[in-house]
Amino acid sequence: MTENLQLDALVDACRWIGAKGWAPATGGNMSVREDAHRCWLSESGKDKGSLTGDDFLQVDIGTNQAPSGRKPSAETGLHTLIYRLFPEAGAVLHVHTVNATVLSRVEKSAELVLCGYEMQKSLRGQSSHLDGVAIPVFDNDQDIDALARRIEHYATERPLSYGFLLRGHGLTCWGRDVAEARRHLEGLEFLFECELRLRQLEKP
Ligand SMILES: CSC[C@@H](O)[C@@H](O)C(=O)COP(=O)(O)O
Ligand SMILES: [Zn+2]
Repeated sequence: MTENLQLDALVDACRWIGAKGWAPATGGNMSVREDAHRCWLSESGKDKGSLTGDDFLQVDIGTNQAPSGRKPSAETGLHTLIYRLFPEAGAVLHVHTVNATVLSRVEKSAELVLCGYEMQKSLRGQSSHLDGVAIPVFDNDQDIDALARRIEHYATERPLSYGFLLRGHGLTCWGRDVAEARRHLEGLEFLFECELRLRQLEKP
């Protein structure tokens, strides 16, 4: 494997995600972009909290194929979609946090709107708690190609920034590099926990 500092940063991020309990069992998957045509994606079925560089497979962004013949993530098609839609995206993190899993079921509409939180400013380009940040919530699907098509369609009609929720499943988020993807993950996770607690307290 060629030297890839972002892959080293991604391995660190996976350990951090594992320590947080955000990728229980074999849940979650993570990737970094290599260039316009290739990315490095976690191998399917592994414990994502204890990955090494050897557990990442080179994947063609256009075809989802891994030249190694090993099996990349079951959700490869969502990572490659993000790299195709957003040329500036350099890293993608998918986690199964309790807050993302529960809140995505509590929120019945197609978007979760976060508003009133200072921590919205952890998201690139956000400068005020007074703005609304819409995070789409897509119904989960075992057919990843069909799910990717729904997400792609959404992106033609609405701005898609930072990440999306998969209902009852988890969060997929991204950034220009691993550091930014980590910040978006930590920020969104904090905001989801606040929103969930607020909804519980405000329940009539
Ligand atoms: C308990 S793992 C559930 C999987 O189907 C999936 O959602 C996931 O996040 C991990 O799949 P993987 O193929 O290991 O990348
Ligand atoms: Zn998943």
